[in-house]
Amino acid sequence: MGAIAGEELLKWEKMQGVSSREEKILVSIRLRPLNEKEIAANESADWECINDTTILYRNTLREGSTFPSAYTFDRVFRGDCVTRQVYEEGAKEVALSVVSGINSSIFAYGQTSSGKTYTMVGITEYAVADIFDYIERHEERAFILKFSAIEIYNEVVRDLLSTDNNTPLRLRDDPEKGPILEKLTEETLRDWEHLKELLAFSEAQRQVGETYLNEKSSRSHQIIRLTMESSAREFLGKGNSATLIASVNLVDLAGSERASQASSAGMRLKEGCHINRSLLTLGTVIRKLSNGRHGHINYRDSKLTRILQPCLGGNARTAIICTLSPARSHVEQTRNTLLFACCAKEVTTKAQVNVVMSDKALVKHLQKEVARLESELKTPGPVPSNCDYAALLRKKDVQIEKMEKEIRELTKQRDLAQSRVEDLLRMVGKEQISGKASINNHLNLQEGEDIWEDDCSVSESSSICGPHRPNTHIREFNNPHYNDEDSDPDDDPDDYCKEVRCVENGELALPISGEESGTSQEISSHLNEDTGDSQIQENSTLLEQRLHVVQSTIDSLVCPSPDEHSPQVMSENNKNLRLTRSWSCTEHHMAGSPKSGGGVQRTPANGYEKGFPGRPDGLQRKFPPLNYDGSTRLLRNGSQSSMGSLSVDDLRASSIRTSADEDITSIQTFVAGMKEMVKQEYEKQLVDGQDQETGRKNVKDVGVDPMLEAPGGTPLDWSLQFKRHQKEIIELWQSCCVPLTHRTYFFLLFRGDPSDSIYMEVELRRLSFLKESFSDGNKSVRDSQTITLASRFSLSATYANL
Ligand SMILES: Nc1ncnc2c1ncn2[C@@H]1O[C@H](COP(=O)(O)OP(=O)(O)OP(=O)(O)O)[C@@H](O)[C@H]1O
Repeated sequence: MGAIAGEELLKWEKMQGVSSREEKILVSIRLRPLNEKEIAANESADWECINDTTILYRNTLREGSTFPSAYTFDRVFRGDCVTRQVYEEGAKEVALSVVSGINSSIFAYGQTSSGKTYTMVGITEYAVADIFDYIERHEERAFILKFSAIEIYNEVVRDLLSTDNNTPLRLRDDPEKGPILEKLTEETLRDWEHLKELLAFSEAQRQVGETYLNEKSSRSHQIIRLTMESSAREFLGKGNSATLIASVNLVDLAGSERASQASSAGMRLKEGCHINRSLLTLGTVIRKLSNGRHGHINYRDSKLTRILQPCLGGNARTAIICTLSPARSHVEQTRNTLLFACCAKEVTTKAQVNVVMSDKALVKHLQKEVARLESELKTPGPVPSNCDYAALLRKKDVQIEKMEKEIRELTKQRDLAQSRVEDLLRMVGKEQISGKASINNHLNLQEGEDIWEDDCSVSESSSICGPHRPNTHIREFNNPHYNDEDSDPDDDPDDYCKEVRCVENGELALPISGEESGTSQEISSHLNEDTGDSQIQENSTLLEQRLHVVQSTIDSLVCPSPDEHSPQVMSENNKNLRLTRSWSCTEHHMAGSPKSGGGVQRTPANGYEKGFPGRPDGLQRKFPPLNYDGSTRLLRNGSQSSMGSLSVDDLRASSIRTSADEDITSIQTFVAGMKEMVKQEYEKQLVDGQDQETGRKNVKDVGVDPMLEAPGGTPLDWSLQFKRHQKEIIELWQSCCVPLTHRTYFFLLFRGDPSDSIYMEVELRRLSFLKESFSDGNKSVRDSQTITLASRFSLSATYANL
C-alpha cells in the first residue's frame, strides 16, 4: 500500500469532491446552569450568553476590572441548551469530516465540574450515531470503523479497553504517522450495541474520583478514537483500490482545579497537579500556535500534547467546546478558560484527505499522471496565470546572458590594457635605473629597441609620472613642489597621447588657470584639421549608446526604477561603464606642430620639445616619456579669473586632428590649446553666471580649486591624494550618481580606454575632488560643480602629468 500526497492528493481530492483545507479551530462555549451545590451556596450566575456568539460578564460590583466583560466565539451555548444542539452546531461538521478521510478532533476543556464529561458523552454518542448513519447511506462503499480508548493519568497512558491496568502504553513518534501508541487495543465496531458496550467498558476503566466540587470527577484525560477506513466496493479485492483512512478523536480533558477549592489532598492533590501541569502545557502550545507557530512548540512537554499534536495545528479539523460554570466563585477559572478559548480560536490547522492506495492502484494512478503530463507537454494548454512571470524570467535570463558575454569581452580588453600598462611601467622603471638617457637618446633607444612599441592599437603610452617618469625629464623642470617620492608609480603614462576625439556635452566647462593659457589658435587649428567632426561625433555617440545600453540593462535587471540606484547598483553600473568603453580600433594620435611650446606663455619648451623633430618614421606608436615642465603646473595665481568656458560647438570646431599615421609633434601644443579653450569657457561661464538671477553657483563660486594647487602654492599630486583617500574615494564613487554624460566626457577628454587603469584612476581622483563640492549639499550647485570640476580636474590632471 502506498500513500499519496501533494499534487496527486490534490487531484484525488478534486476527483472525490473533497479538498484539503486550512482553517481556524472551531471554538464554542457552553455555559452550564448553576448546580445544586452552587444554588445552595447562594452563588449568583455572573455570566450570560447575550447572543449566539457572545458571552458577557455581568458583575456590576467589579467595576474597574481590567478584564474584558464580553467574549465572542464561533458559538456560545447558554445553560438551557441541550447537548444535541451543542453537537449539531459546535461539533458535528468537524466530527463527520472523518467520513471524507479527514482527521478531526472534538475537545471539551474547562474547570472541574463545568460539564466536560456531560458534554463529551453526548457528543460521542451523537457523532458515532451520525457515522453509523452515514455508513448505512453509502452502501457502495465498504467501511471499517475501529474503536479505541485511552486515558492519560498522572502522565501515564493507559489502554481503557485493556484489562491490564498495570502496563502503560508506550508512545513513539512515527515520521509518517506521527505519535503512535504501541499495542493499543482497537476494536472493530460491529453495531451500535457494540459501541455502547465499549463505551461502558472504557468508562468503567477510567480514573474517576470524588472531589469537593464534583462527585464523579474525571481524574484523567480521556481520548476515544474512532478510526474509519472506506473503499469503493467495486474495487475491493482487485488490488487497485484507494482507501480513505481518518480518525476522529473525542477528548474529555480532566478539569483544571484549584486545590483550595477542590479541597483535594493526598492522591487527589497529586492527580490535580498532573492535570494542571498537562493543561498548562496544552495552554502554552495553543498560545504559541495562536501566535503563528513562531519558534519552538513544546508538544513534548506532556503526554497529552504529544498525543494530540496532529489535532493541534496539524493535519486535522478541530473543534473545542469550553465548558463554564456561571458561579461567581469560579470567575477566575472561568476567565482562564475564556483566555484559553480566545487563543484556541486563533490556531489554524490544515487538514488533508488521507488516502492510501494499493500498490496496483498507485501504479495505475501514477501511469495516468505521467500520461497527463506528457499530453500537456505535447499540447500546451491554456496560458497559465503566471505566464507573465515565466516570460519575464526568460527575458531576464537572455539579458543576463548577453551582459555576461559583454562583461567577459570587456574584461579581456581591460586585462589586455592593464598588462600593457604594466609592461610599459616596467620598461620605464628600467630606464629610470639607467637614468642616463636624454630625450633624444631615449627616442633613439625606443626606435632602436622598440620599447615603446605597442602591439595593440587601442591605447598608447606617452607620458609617465612618478617614479616611472624618466628622471632626466623631471630634473630638467627643476620643480621644487614635485618630486619622485610624491609621484604615484601607477600614474598612467599616456594621458595626453591618447586621442582627443570630441566633446559632446554641451554643458561642459573647461576652466583652467589663466597663467597656463596657451596657443588657442594653434590648438584650434589642430582641432579644425582633418580629424573630422562627423567621425568624432559618431564615435562619441556610439560610446554613449553603448554605455546607455549596458547601464539601462543593468538597471532593468537590478533596479525597479532607474532612479532607485542603490550604491551596489551604482557600483555595478560603474563597473560596466568602465568596461563598456569601446573605441575605434583605428589609432589616432595627436598631431602637433613642430613649433610647439613656443606659444605657451610661461611654459618654456623643454629639451624634448625643442629637440623633438616629430615621430620618426616607423615609430608611429612609440612615445617618449614626457617631461614634467614646471611651467605647466596649474598655479593658483589667477586660476579662477582666467578660467574660461567653451561651448560644445567651440570644442567641436577645435577638435584635434588625429590620425594613426601622424606623429606626435608637440604635446605641449595640445596642452596650450586646451588651456586656452578652458580659459575661454570659464570666462563664458562667468558671464553666464552673472546673468543668472537664480542664485545658482557657477565656477566662480566654487572657490579655490584644490585640484589645481595645494595650500601654499604647491600643486597637488593627485596620485598621492588618491592613495591617501582611496577607500573613501571609492565609496564616494559607488555612492554618487555622476551623470553619465560627464563620465563620458571625461574619458573622451583623456582619450583613454575605459578599461585602461588610468581611466579609473582619473575618475577616482575626480571624485575625491567632487567630494569637497558635495559637502555643499545643494544639488543644483553640486551638479554644476560636478560638470565644471570634472572637466577642470581632467585638465589639471593632464597637466600634472606633463
Ligand atoms: N449543561 C449542563 N446541564 C445540566 N447539568 C450539567 C451540565 N453540565 C454539567 N452538568 C452537571 O454538572 C456536574 C459536573 O459535570 P461533569 O462531570 O461533566 O463536569 P466535568 O467538567 O467533567 O468535571 P471534571 O473535570 O471534574 O470531570 C454533573 O452532575 C453534570 O450532570
